[in-house]
Parts: sequence; C-alpha cells; structure tokens
Amino acid sequence: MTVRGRLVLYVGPMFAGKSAHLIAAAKRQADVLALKPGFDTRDGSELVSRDGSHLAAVFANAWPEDADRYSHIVLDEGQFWVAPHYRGDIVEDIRAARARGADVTVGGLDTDYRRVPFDVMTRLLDEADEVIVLTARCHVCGAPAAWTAKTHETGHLLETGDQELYEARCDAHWSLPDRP
Ligand SMILES: Nc1ncnc2c1ncn2[C@@H]1O[C@H](COP(=O)(O)OP(=O)(O)O)[C@@H](O)[C@H]1O
Ligand SMILES: Cc1cn([C@H]2C[C@H](O)[C@@H](COP(=O)(O)O)O2)c(=O)[nH]c1=O
Repeated sequence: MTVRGRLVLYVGPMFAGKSAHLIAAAKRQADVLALKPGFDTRDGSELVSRDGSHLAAVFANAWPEDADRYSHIVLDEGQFWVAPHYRGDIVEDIRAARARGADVTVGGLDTDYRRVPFDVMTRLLDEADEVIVLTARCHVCGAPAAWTAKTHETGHLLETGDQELYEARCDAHWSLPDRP
C-alpha cells in the first residue's frame, strides 16, 4: 500500500497541551473530520483542552464509513483506540486513510502511569512523518514533566480521569501509586 497522506503525532504526558495542539491544527484545516474514542465520554462529542479550546467531534468505535470524504482526519487519545473499545486496527485504518490521500493527526499518551509505552502509540510513532513531543509542568515542583503518575491504584490501565487521579511528574517526582 503506497502511503500518500502525512501522519503527525502529538505525544507526551497528561496536561502537556496535546489536545490544545490537536485542536489548533484541526482549526487550521478547511475539510477536517475530528474523531473521539467511544471509550472517552468526558465532555460529550467534543475534543476539549484544559486551555479552554474545543472542537466538535464524532464518537467512533470503528473507522467511520464517511471518513473518505475528508482530506484531514484528527483523533485524540490515541491510547484508547484499542480492543474492546475499538473495532478493527486503528494503525491499519490510518494507513488506509493515508493511502487514499488523507492527512492524519493524532494526539495521545506515549506512556501509561507505569511509564510503559502504549503499544498502539508505539506502532503509530513508527509510521509517523512528524512527531511533536510535549512536556507538562510537574505538579510537585514545576519542572518539565515527561511522565504521568496515578495518585492511587485502581487496577485499571485504561481509565478516564483528570487531576483527581493523575498528575504530571518530572523524573525526580514520578512514582508508582500505592497499592489499595
Ligand atoms: N501540570 C500542568 N502542566 C502544564 N499545563 C497544565 C498543567 N496543569 C494544567 N495545565 C493546563 O493544561 C493545558 C493543556 O491541557 P490539554 O491541552 O488538555 O493537555 P493534554 O491534552 O496534553 O492533557 C495547559 O495549557 C495549561 O493551561
Ligand atoms: C496515564 C494514563 C491516563 N489514562 C487516561 C486518563 C485520561 O482520561 C486520558 C489522558 O487524557 P489527556 O488528554 O492526555 O489529559 O487517559 C489512562 O487511561 N491510563 C493511563 O495510564
């Protein structure tokens, strides 16, 4: 399959501005389809950044049939586009969209709260034309933070949440959560 469209990724920990960049990139395009994973029901059918920016999006549990009509597709929370929350292989679906000529932009966490890479994001990183690595500010000391910590263990690797459950942390202040 010859790939024609570009794949751009915004990666980093939580609170780093991935959604803000993704929304800004989408707003620069005229003909764009924004997708939100069905797993993430926070904020309704919008991509929302903590900086206040937002963009209408379509919930998807499978690649939308009408996606061919768009020249640019953006999707957020790349780590959530996996079984059983997504039907199909998002990496293959993105490759097929690019082969049809669409540019695709994805935001997502490169690693989970254990600092283990999300496999689906690693696969996308391998195929990306451009990767923008963002950092947040450590919630403890304010230094650049490349990691997300979970403040208490719940036993779930995929679990939506905000600052009640997750914090951005630098190397010095990252740690695994205490066992319940
Ligand atoms: N610890 C933090 N580090 C950096 N920005 C933060 C932090 N906590 C809150 N913010 C706010 O979050 C915004 C980025 O949010 P968002 O785009 O939702 O990030 P992401 O999608 O990477 O989680 C920043 O512009 C800032 O206003
Ligand atoms: C670290 C980590 C995060 N999540 C969840 C928590 C949030 O709902 C999203 C990330 O949102 P953001 O736009 O990057 O702030 O992912 C998770 O399910 N598992 C994790 O390990």
